[in-house]
Amino acid sequence: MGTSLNDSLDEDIRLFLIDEKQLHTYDDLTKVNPVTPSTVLTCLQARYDAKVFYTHAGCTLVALNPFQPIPYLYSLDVMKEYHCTSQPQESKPHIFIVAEEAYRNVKGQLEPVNQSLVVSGESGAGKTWTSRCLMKYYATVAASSSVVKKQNTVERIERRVLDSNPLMEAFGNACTLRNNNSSRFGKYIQLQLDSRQLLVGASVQTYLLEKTRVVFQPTGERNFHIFYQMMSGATTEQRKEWKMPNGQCFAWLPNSNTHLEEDCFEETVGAMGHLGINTERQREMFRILAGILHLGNIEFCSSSDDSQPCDLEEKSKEYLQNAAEFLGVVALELESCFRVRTLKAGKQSVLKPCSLSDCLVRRDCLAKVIYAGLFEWLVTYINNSMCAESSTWSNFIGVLDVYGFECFQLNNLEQLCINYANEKLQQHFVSHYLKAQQEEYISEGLEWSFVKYQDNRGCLDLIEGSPMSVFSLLNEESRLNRTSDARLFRVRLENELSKNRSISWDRFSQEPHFTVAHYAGKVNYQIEGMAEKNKDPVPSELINMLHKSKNSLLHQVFSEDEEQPTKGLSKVTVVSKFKNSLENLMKILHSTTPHYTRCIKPNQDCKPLTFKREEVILQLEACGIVETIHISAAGFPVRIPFESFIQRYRMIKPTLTIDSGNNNILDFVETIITDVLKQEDVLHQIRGDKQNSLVHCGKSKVFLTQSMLDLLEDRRKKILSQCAFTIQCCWLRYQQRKRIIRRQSATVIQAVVRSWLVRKQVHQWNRAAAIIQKSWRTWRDLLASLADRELDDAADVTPNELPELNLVISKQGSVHVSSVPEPVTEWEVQGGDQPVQTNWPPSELNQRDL
Ligand SMILES: Nc1ncnc2c1ncn2[C@@H]1O[C@H](COP(=O)(O)OP(=O)(O)OP(=O)(O)O)[C@@H](O)[C@H]1O
Repeated sequence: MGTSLNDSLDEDIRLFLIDEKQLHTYDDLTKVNPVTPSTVLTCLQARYDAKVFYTHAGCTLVALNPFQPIPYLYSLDVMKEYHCTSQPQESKPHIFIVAEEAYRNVKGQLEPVNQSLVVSGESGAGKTWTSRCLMKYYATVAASSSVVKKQNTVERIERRVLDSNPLMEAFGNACTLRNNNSSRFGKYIQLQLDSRQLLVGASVQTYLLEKTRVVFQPTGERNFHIFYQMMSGATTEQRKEWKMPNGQCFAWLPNSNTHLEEDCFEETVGAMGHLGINTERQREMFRILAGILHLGNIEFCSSSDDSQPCDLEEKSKEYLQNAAEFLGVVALELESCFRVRTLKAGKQSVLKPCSLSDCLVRRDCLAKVIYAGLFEWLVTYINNSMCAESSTWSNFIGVLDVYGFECFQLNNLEQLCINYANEKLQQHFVSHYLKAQQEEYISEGLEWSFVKYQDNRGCLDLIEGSPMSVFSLLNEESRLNRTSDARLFRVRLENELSKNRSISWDRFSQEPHFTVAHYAGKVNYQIEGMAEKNKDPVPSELINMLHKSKNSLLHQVFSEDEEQPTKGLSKVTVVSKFKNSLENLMKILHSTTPHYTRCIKPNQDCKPLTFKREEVILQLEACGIVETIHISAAGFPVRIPFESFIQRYRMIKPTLTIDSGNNNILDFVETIITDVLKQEDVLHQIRGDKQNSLVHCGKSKVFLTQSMLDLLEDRRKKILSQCAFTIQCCWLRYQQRKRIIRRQSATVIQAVVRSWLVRKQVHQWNRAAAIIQKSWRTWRDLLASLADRELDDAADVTPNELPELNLVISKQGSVHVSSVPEPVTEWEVQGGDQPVQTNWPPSELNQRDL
């Protein structure tokens, strides 16, 4: 996502720029700060979690699909509220704001008066839902002011406009893996308003019906709803008439046991009635559809002899009869159309048997051409029924519901056309968005232009440009009177288009293909079958047979075709036809005021209220929201209110004084910016006016480029780290001083304690010595007295009879002398210290000295 915006912003600056807790309150994605895919995504997620499904993105409305009914969001009262508010832009984002703004623009008659509401998004994102909401809004609002006299007409028209939806959905929608009610065509509906802005009519233009679905349904998907409606909703008589007994299997009706709410036959028949399709016409329509289903059950078996046509399988004969009956053609002719081809050689015709696969291709081709013809007839009918006379309406509001960007594993002509349409719309969108951005800058007094912004012109040149482009080469290839060779065509594409940087090839790939770098991502297109699809050939035998159909509707459908130059038509390729219709559409869009709504599918499983970031971001890219972010990034993506700017960056010039005057603030901002540029040594590179390319002071905000924000933040970080360094130094010094003082104090305390201990010790020793001396003297005196007594009494006393003295010195230094057997415990000293006990005289002393 090559963006210059810094997605990995520091936590700190992110917190400064965005208040994540308040993200769900941001009504406009362009107001998140800075505008990066990641912040935009976080904002959308926060809103979705808070059950807020609409958000502005500048001039675009982003609609998140809730995948569950939210009735209060679309009630009549809500419509009224948005219609009656004096400032719709100030109400909460809603699809009704878009509708109301467009309506007011028509009322205001400001050029361009006509409006286009472009609804886009991937399959299942909610485009059809949104288009229906818009139509309901106008059907209500445009009628609400209608005068009583006209009420009937207006009501009738509204009813028809609304009824056209279920009818077209029955024939043009199908259940796919991505959406149970997927539109298999694009449409542009014009709601016609008279001079009083009342809805007086409507017309619809359709694009690229996926007619292949009639004969081929991808695994797990279904055919168009109308077939299933017939199967499940028809009366017994109808089923009998269509030869559809209960339990009947049709090869082209897979998954017919799955019943959807879309299988509402009655509603479809009711809508036909309201639109004026009478019962006879309805009967013919259903017979044609039944005929198609019976065609699908026709099978052939290959012939052993190549010169002979393939045979019908036995069980298919009945289906062929039925199909012929319903389509109003002769069964034999139908069979021969499938099995034999007529080759024209000058005025002569040669019959050639078809191979088995050719028979099936012809069968499928007939079904497709009939269904496409019937759909086209239906659209024309609806138009005739709804369209007002050109003199009665003066303005219109168009609703465009187109396929979103597609990128599958295998992509072919259909995806190329769809993605080409999306490129065209993107180009239109970008030019419109740039204009809106430019206007916003101007309103803030910012003189800056997006001239340097690169749009998707290169990619469009590649696809549709002249003289050489994918389309022109494809048309050339399709017109050749031979089957296209995919490998040769790839070489031709490479030779002619390799200068364009939007195309590339994987030379190691087995399958011939080319890769286009679309604005929404790269897509690989397989070349095999592309030229054939572009030709879309219909064997002339089939058309001739249909011209003669007894089914008057089918006859009408193909005779209308006859009125056009059929020969020329067959030469008009799919891409040429599509390009033409798209160019017409673009002309209309360019002449109107566009309003964009981007529908987003928050998860692929259609689960209610589940937001998958990785899936949403891909869609934001595909629908151009990321592109708008890139455009913003090409301008001034960071917008900071003056007060916040001052608060955050004041430290760069702390000596500056600010008062509330605006000029003073501007001077302040300028001084800071110049200082930063000077300090960062970039001022010499950015002189004079160029400084304005980095920053601009609006009326209330400072507009910055990402690089200027980075410079400011770098400077701020440097200042902060300088401050941190100073603080660290002071702290270290303080710590060191404290340590020294502590050490000195400890030394003093230690000295005092030590001297006290020594003094205490000496004192104890002195006391002990005195006691010992005293005891010694007592003992000596005792001995002396004993000796005297011995001498006196001449008694026979042995030294062993001398009394034994017990000497105890406690750890505290107290000494006690006693004669044994006096108990020692008496001498234990308080505090629990064990007294040191010894006998006196010591044994050695006893032996040596006594
Ligand atoms: N605003 C909404 N509120 C409730 N449900 C919605 C809303 N928008 C869409 N849905 C649901 O999502 C489903 C798919 O929407 P929708 O058919 O409009 O998609 P889509 O974009 O038209 O798809 P596709 O391109 O396949 O036609 C709807 O059937 C509906 O159930």
